[in-house]
Amino acid sequence: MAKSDNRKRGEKSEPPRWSNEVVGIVLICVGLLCFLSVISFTPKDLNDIGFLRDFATERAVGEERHNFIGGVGAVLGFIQVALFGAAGYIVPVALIWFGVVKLVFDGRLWPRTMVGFIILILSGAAFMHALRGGTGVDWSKHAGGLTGWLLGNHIFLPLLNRIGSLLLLGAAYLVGLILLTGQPPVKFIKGVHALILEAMANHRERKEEGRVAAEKEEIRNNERERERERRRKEREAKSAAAVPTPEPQGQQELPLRETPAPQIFDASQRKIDAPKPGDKPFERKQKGEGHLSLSTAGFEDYELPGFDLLDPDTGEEAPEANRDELLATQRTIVETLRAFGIEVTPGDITRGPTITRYEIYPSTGLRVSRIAQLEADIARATCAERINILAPIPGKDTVGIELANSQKVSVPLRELLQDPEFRSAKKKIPLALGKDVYGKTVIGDLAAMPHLLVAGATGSGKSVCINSIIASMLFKFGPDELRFIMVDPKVVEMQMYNKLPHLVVPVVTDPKKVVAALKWVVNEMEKRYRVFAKTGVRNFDSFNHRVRPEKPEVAAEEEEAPPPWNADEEVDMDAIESIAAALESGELGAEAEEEELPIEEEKIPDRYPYIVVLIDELADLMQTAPADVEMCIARIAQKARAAGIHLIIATQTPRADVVTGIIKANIPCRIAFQVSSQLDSRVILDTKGAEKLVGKGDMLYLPPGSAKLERSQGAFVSDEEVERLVDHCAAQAEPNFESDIVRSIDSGGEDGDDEEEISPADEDLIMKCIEVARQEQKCSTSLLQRRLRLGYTRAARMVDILEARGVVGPGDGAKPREVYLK
Ligand SMILES: Nc1ncnc2c1ncn2[C@@H]1O[C@H](COP(=O)(O)OP(=O)(O)OP(=O)(O)O)[C@@H](O)[C@H]1O
Repeated sequence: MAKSDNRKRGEKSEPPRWSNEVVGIVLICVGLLCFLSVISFTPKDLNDIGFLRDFATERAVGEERHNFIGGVGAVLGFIQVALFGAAGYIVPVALIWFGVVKLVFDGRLWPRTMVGFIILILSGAAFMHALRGGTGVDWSKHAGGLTGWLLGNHIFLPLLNRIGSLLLLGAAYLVGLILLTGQPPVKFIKGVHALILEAMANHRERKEEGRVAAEKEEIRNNERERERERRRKEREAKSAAAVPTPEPQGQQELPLRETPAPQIFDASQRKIDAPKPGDKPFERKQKGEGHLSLSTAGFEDYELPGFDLLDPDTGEEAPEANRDELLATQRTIVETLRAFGIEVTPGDITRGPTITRYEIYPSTGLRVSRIAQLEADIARATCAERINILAPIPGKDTVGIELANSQKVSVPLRELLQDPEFRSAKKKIPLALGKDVYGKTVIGDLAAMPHLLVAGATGSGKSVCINSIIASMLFKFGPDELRFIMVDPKVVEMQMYNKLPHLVVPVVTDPKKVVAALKWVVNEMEKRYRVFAKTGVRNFDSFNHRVRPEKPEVAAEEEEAPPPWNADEEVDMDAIESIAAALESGELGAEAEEEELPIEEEKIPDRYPYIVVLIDELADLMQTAPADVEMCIARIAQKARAAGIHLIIATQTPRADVVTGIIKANIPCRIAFQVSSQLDSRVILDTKGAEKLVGKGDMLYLPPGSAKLERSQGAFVSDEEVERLVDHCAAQAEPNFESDIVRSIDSGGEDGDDEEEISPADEDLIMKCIEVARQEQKCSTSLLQRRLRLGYTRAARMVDILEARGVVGPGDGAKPREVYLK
């Protein structure tokens, strides 16, 4: 019923799938029969077929029938050849193609295909006739058959002659081919060509893989053979040692050892004895010691702190390493790697305070990166909390697998301070940083660094590290030898240091005042350089150790001189006053270029103390005044080393907008504590690794002038120890804050007038000046006068503003100023 309804509406129902398949199979089968018939057709076979005997050619007596399909094949072949000649091959090929279309594709034979087939076969037959020539029907297999004769002889040749017919029929043949296959012949040929090439390439690749696998197998076999041989010789050597046998004559053959026998080191144990009561890491230089007497005069009785201020060793030894446990973990590592087809030989095991390093020797020809790729699998097999793979360990031929210890051992600051390296005179400002995995103390030298960046996530051990660094300095230097400027926008971290006599100004907590403090440091640096130039010395050390000219009258003055730091500052009072005034008016350092600085009038101090600027939490400052802070830090970092000024910057926000490229480029020495991502690690160290640290003092230290990261456990100093230390220092001297500097910094913090005074017209001019400075890469009042046709006063003011904004450097006599903007 439904069927008849459909027909009524003229809708064609889809042929069922099975009918397509049946038709497809039948067509392919008939096509194959026709194909075999035509390819094996010979007129000789027609001798057996009565009604076609006229077309037969002679056959030798007893000659077998040729056609693959027998008599029927002979008839089928004859029909195709007689009708279409050489184009008769097209019939079976087209039938097979139609069958495939029915069976595999959508099952419909498009009119286009049928038209293509007809054009193809007719043009093919006529073409062959035109090619062979002749006026009668040529029944041979290589001609055009009856169709070719009809079309060629009666239509094409009379109309177009031979060449015209061949051209037109050839074109028609190609068109028929396109319609039949739906593919342009060139594309079709290209596709077939590409397929053949791909098949050949695959074949070659398979052959190559087979060869490489065979080579690898051979290498593995050789290695196994060598390993067996080594073990056999070791066994022999052992049994020879156990049962004494007469020594053979001549030289004895030693067992071949490719890798040294593995050893276990326990570097977590403390080896240093408790100090004697009253012992100190450093003794104060004797008072009245030659030319240093002036600056030590006020602190003659200042005593450096002793070990007593630090917690005594509780006697609690770190638990001894469990050999069996370590060996079992090593076996697990080796077996896990072996399960993944990586052959390794076990090496040394070193147990450090926080981590244990298992070394392995990779077999010859093994890419070490393959071991690194199995990090997650080794972590799973060893049930490790965190794992780090050093492939290879820098400077060694082994790969290191570092696993966190279940029981961590802290490294007390006292232990590091007792180390001879800390007391060594080679380190000018020794910093007790920690202890590496081999138990070696890590002692830095701030004078060599000369600036340090400490970064890590919150709770990773940064503050403890900063405390140990400060403590290290307090143990060596009195307030006359080293001064601190502490910047603590978080307010809580550094409050305990407010009593320290070493402070130049109270701990700066207001981010707005930090820029003024940093500018003061820049000025102090510039002032020191001018004094060095005047005294003919090159740096801080040679200045403090220079041979003083004998000046009896000065010596007489010294008798009545106030305490040394004050004396120094009194000497600098003019400069400080100018800084204070400059800070108030927002023109810090502006006078330097235009006026020849009155160095003659500036009294040269006997010696300068080191200045260490500590910034705890750079991120807060970078939020307040990023350009100013960045520029000041860059200026200090670039030039301050020789002036005895050093920077230590800490941050818990290791982002690229906090630790900027400029800051990083100027602070090559870094300490990274645990961070949350590889990205953070790259910001601090320019490489990954810090994300694999285990926290609580586990750190990576990048020493100055080295690309080799040192993993170590940071020194631990408790808040109580720091408090005792600060109390000791504070009890001997009052903090002697320089009121002028404090005032100048305070005014710098509230200062914003300079910006208010600048009108929009001025702002345009400033932009032009910046452009000139950027193009010329130098800046001076006369240059701006010339290039922008300004009067002297206006040009000088512009230079001041550019300096205040950190675009150009301070003035240096008649020389043009340096341009920081590249
Ligand atoms: N070197 C160390 N040895 C042993 N334990 C440590 C060490 N450093 C830090 N710790 C432990 O980690 C805790 C956190 O350390 P710390 O306060 O220094 O972290 P932080 O990075 O400064 O964090 P925040 O930025 O929040 O102040 C400490 O209380 C201490 O218990």
